Amino acid sequence: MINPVKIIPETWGTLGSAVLTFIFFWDMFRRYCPPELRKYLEKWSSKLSGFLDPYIQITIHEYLGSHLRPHEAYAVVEAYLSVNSSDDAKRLKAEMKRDNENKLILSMDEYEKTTDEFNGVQVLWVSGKNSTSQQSVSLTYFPEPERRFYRLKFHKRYKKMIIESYFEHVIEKGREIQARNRQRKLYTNGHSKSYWSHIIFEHPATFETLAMEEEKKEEIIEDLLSFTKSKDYYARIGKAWKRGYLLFGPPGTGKSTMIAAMANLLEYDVYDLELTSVKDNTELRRLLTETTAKSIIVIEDIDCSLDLTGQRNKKEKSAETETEKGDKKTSRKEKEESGSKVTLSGLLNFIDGLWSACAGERLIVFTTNYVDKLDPALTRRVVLAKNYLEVEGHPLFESVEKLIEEVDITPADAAENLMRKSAKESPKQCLLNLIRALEDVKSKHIMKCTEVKETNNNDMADR
Ligand SMILES: Nc1ncnc2c1ncn2[C@@H]1O[C@H](COP(=O)(O)OP(=O)(O)OP(=O)(O)O)[C@@H](O)[C@H]1O
Ligand SMILES: [Mg+2]
Repeated sequence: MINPVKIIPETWGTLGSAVLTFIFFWDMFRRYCPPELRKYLEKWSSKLSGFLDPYIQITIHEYLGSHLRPHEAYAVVEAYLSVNSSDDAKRLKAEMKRDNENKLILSMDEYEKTTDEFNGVQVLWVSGKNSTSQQSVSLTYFPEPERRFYRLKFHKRYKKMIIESYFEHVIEKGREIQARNRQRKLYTNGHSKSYWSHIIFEHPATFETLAMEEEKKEEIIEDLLSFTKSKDYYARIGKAWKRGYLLFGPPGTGKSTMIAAMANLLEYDVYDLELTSVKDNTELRRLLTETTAKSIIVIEDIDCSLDLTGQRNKKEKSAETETEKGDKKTSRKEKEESGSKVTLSGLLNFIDGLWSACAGERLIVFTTNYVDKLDPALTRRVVLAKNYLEVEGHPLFESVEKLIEEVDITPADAAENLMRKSAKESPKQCLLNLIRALEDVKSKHIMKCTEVKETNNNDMADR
């Protein structure tokens, strides 16, 4: 049996002086040894400490670099831990976020720690702050803010999993929590403004309070929810993550109320795009690119805002001829953009092209009182093909028209299938996509009819 070593007072003294001597010589060595040797030794000492301490630490700072640029990752982690740490950590702090003045958000206080579990692996989160250096001489009277940080500690065995999967999970959940905590906004470009201004969006409408056919309501809710969950699906098929709706009906039938209910259901911001305030195509492009992800872009009364009859092109053409006569130097681009308003095909092309470049999900909702007025542009699907694909006549139009007679497909769904996934995709390919979608709807409809028939037959037989 090994006898435990007794540390008697004399041993303490010897040990103490040995440690001091070691520190002294180590310090001397660090100061005066050649840099190459020092680098070499430091490399080995860090390898040794890595061997002795199998834990990895990753720090997420509140600010990036020496600039006081807030680090987005810090805010995301803070949001994630505000939900995932509250049961564990004892000291929490409550803050009122600027974009949500009605709610206190809880997060871990400084120097608090909490554990989290992911795929059966435990990790430790620690919060801390770097106090500002006392010695630093400031030429201004503005004290440097304290730099807070979160530090994640985990066993090196899980490094790959943590970096590849856990961070993704933290960011996704953190963003969801941020979205829930933030107050939603209603943006508008009305009153001839060339920029978005916003107010807090607080509309009481929900799908529960909306009076409409229960079945239709369920269908819309399901469609919206499945849209929000289909990020991977849209990425896989190479389409921008977006969805279009056309709401039509007489005044006061709840179109605007439904948009509010949609925004409340999905917790999205709303951009009320007033097309009559948009000066030209360039401004439209800018306004659309400024919209954020998780938003609904609303274009109300589309029949009043746009010339949907196709006359616009003719008008533009004659204007162009006039201009050409007057001033041959005017470039084509200038002429194109000199149009004071936008055409439907221009708008749809913008949306298609721009959204492919904009990350995140967006819904676009058009409303109108007179669906008949939209006939040439939105409800006759082949015209949609003209708008989207810039083709006038195509051998496939006949098949499309025949299928459309047989099945019930919304213009928005037709448009969705007609949109080019990339500039390389040919009109033929897009039309084939639409035909495939129509055939899908048709076979589903046939299956449903057969099921109903069978149920009826069974009922009859029972009787
Ligand atoms: N289906 C509905 N369910 C619940 N409330 C409704 C419905 N339709 C209308 N309302 C109520 O009627 C009012 C007007 O509705 P809303 O503004 O949504 O109509 P709208 O279709 O957008 O009309 P407009 O074409 O004039 O813009 C709202 O206050 C709303 O609460
Ligand atoms: Mg309305």
